[in-house]
Amino acid sequence: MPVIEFTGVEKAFVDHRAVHDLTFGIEEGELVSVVGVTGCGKSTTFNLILGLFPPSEGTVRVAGHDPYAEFDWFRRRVAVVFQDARLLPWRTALQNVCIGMRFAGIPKDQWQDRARDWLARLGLAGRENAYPHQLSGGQRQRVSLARAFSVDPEIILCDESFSALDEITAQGLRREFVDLVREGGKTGVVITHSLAEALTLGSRILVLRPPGHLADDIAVPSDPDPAALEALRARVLAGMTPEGGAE
Ligand SMILES: Nc1ncnc2c1ncn2[C@@H]1O[C@H](COP(=O)(O)OP(=O)(O)OP(=O)(O)O)[C@@H](O)[C@H]1O
Repeated sequence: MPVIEFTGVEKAFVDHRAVHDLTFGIEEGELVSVVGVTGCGKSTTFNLILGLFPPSEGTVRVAGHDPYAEFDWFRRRVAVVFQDARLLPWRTALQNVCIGMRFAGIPKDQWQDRARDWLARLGLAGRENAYPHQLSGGQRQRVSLARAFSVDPEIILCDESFSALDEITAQGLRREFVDLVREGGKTGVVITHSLAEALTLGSRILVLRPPGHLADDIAVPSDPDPAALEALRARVLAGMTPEGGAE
């Protein structure tokens, strides 16, 4: 059974349809990119996975549960990393990581050790007591990743998490993220505007087309040669544009 499953999902806001007849499944342990033009419904899809609101029609299931109706059940199971690190400026790196565990309901006596461990794994040993303004953008995003991984979620959602960083920093962090997801046996779903990121990050690309409809579902081979990569790129772009795609 897929760990994330959308069946005939519709989501309307007042008179605006953000997601339309969206059906897909993501298996446990998959690392999937979600691409599509701005406003095509990517964040709405994420918010449905997070249970922030219910679908207007259809069903959303995460690990067999309804994320909206059983919101509390999900607190520890799904973590999100956003484009900006969203750290509390008056808290240290260590405290910011601990806050995630507090909201996830992890026993307090575990916070410090787990936070130190994850900060170290993300290359921030020795910077535990730094405040966000004392860290670079890349380091702040590392804290944000440590906060997400420290609750040991089953699913990690990334919403443009690497796009505010320079390409070199983003590449390094992306690689580390992929390793951590795979080592931990987690399921990862990553919204990205970068085709290069989508083509190198995971094993599958979901292409959304407005209004929130699945235009294509593309398997990415592990080590595509340049010609295959170019063909994949063209296919993703075709899926994103209204007149093209493999629907
Ligand atoms: N709470 C809301 N109320 C009304 N309309 C909304 C709401 N949230 C999203 N929308 C609309 O739904 C559509 C899809 O928005 P969404 O944020 O999911 O797109 P997106 O693909 O994530 O866009 P971007 O790539 O620019 O972040 C847009 O037209 C947006 O204006």
